Amino acid sequence: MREDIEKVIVSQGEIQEAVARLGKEIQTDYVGKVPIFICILKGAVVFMTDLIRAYDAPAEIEFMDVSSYGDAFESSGEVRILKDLDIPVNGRDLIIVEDIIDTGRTLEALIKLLKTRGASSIKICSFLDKPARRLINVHVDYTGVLVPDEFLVGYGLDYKNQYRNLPYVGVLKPIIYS
Ligand SMILES: O=P(O)(O)OC[C@H]1O[C@H](OP(=O)(O)OP(=O)(O)O)[C@H](O)[C@@H]1O
Ligand code: HPA
Ligand SMILES: [Mg+2]
Repeated sequence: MREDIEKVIVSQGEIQEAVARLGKEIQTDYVGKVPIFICILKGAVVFMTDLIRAYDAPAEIEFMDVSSYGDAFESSGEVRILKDLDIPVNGRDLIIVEDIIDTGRTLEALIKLLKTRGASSIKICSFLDKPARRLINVHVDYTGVLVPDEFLVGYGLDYKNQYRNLPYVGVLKPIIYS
């Protein structure tokens, strides 16, 4: 474990289990369809690459960058679209792939936008869910792991754009950000 990490919240083994379960669950729900997995950059990229390989059926992948946080701990309340989808999604089945749902602001904005583009269905798959921080009640269809109200890093989650490459999810030592 890296010296900046105080404790591990989701281990590599638990990640593998959760991803395998989610892949199978989603696969069962999309038989005969070709869903588009939409990865929300950058946080979801690590989970996305594991999830799409745990989904053993035809699918497409797309990327979007929607940011509400910047380099700080707290949500700014604004959601900016930094990179849009490359293709039209009218009539398509979409699965939004997130690393974590916190306040729910990012997702709320995204769902609103994708609905206006005529998707035939929109579901949410988030690796982590931090319900204690929720400000907006968004329905999460597929959840990996429920996590406590702590600032987490690893498996895609960052502090000042670092730590995304940790293969587990952990809590930073307070000395790092104080
Ligand atoms: O539920 P919310 O309060 O909206 O927070 C969750 C969002 O915040 C983080 O992204 P961030 O905007 O920090 O960008 P990043 O993925 O590039 O780190 C995270 O990856 C989610 O997308
Ligand atoms: O706990 C978190 N860590 C990193 N980024 C985040 N974005 C929302 N919650 C978090
Ligand atoms: Mg972030």
